[in-house]
Amino acid sequence: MAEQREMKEKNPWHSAVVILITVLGITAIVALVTTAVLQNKPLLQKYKYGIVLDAGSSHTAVYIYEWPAEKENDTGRVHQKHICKVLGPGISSYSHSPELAGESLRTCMKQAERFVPIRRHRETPLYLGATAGMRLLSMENQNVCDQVLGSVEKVLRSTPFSYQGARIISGQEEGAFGWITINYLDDRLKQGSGTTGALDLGGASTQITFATNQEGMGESAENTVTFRLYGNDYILYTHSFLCYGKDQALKKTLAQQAQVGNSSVLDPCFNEGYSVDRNYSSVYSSPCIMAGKPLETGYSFTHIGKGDASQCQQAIRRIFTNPGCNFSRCSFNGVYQPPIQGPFGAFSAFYFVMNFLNLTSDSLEGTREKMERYCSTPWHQIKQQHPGVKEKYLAEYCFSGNYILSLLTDGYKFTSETWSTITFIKKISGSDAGWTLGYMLNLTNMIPAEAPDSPPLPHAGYVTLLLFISLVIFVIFLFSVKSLWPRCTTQTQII
Ligand SMILES: Nc1nc2c(ncn2[C@@H]2O[C@H](COP(=O)(O)OP(=O)(O)O)[C@@H](O)[C@H]2O)c(=O)[nH]1
Repeated sequence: MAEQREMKEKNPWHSAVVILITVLGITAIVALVTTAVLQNKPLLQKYKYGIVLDAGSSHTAVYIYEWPAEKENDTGRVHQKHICKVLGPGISSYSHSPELAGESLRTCMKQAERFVPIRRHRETPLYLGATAGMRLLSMENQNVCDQVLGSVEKVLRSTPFSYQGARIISGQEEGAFGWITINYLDDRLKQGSGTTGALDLGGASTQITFATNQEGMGESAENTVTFRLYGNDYILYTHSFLCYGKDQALKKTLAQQAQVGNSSVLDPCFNEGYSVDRNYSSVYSSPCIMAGKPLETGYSFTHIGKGDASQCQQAIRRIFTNPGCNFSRCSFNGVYQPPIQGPFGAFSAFYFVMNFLNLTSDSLEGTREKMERYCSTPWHQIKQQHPGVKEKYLAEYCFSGNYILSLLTDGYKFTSETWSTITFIKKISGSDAGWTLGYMLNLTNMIPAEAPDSPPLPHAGYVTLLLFISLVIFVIFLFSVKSLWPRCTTQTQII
């Protein structure tokens, strides 16, 4: 103790300076690291919004999307904030009173005004895309189709949002944007990893889309779509089968079993005990059913269920025509299709039906067995087992399940082996699978062709490196001022 006191007395400034420098050094390092950590803390997040109306054949849905204002180019950043299902049928059903098509949208658009903050209303893009129901209406009566679009346009223009147009999208767009949606939500585009094919079943059309190798795609330009996304090139095969959505396929199957004039139709695709009176005109009232359309359809018939899955599939197979294939390979109706490349995500009615029938994780054989069992269950039992389910959907599940089986195997050529590559999905990370998100991402240029620059190090790596270098500098500093360190010696010094 006496020696230490003696030492301080000998060199009083050395130790004070070293302590001061050490404290300052430590404070500087702590400040630097704290700043680096806090710098990355999100500030109060600001969001942007986009609205897309999916005007389908059976109903219209309003999707509201939200994304962080600063980072719209980041993969997977856009998500679905809200969906509003418009009450009533799809807009194509308003051909007798087109002005009501627009009116039907008002309630959901009012809801959208509440979900998007007021200060964002004017800059929020608003799109409407109509699908197969309107494609059919435009084939039937272009004038009425224009009136329906005019009516929805009038209502959408009156909203506070930035209206960008209402149009009928092509089957090719519907397929390709569905593919973009599921791969964007799965975060596969930015990674440039393998992608997932898209299978979409609507009421009036069905789409198949998947990425394929370049070879063979020259065969059919109308089935080819190319994209460059985040620096990766994609060649997609896509086809939309108009009239092969599940509602139109049901009409086709029924029409081909019905003989006008007969007072009843015994239908294997409906459960035994099911019996409903229908008018022939309800079956033939579609441009999808041209062949065999009688001049006089004013008769009614009793639609009686027979409940036989195998016979139902035979009936369904007859709606796929085989006019010959002019390509190296075809799916059905003479349409080119390269070998399927999975995995696949099957959504929309593919999901509704397979989920209801509890068939989302069965093998192909298991699916066939369950369908046999479901279809042979009497109708009164089916109704007892599912009291809360809408009767129209319930009655059609035997047909719909068999149609999906037939479409995927006889149509798209899935086999027992490739069946397991199909996942039946409704949502991915909280957003619905469907064409709308891909459509908005494309129109707002939110997926860049080239990969955006990313920082060379992730933030955690940067902070660690900073801490490490600071410590190294500090230790070097301590050694460099070694000569100033207080020296304690056991020898008594003579001054
Ligand atoms: N079972 C069932 N079917 C549904 C449900 N919602 C819609 N659908 C059916 O799914 C199909 C999808 O229709 P939609 O998207 O309007 O048709 P698109 O215009 O051809 O794309 C139609 O056959 C609808 O009747 C549901 O909740 N359950």
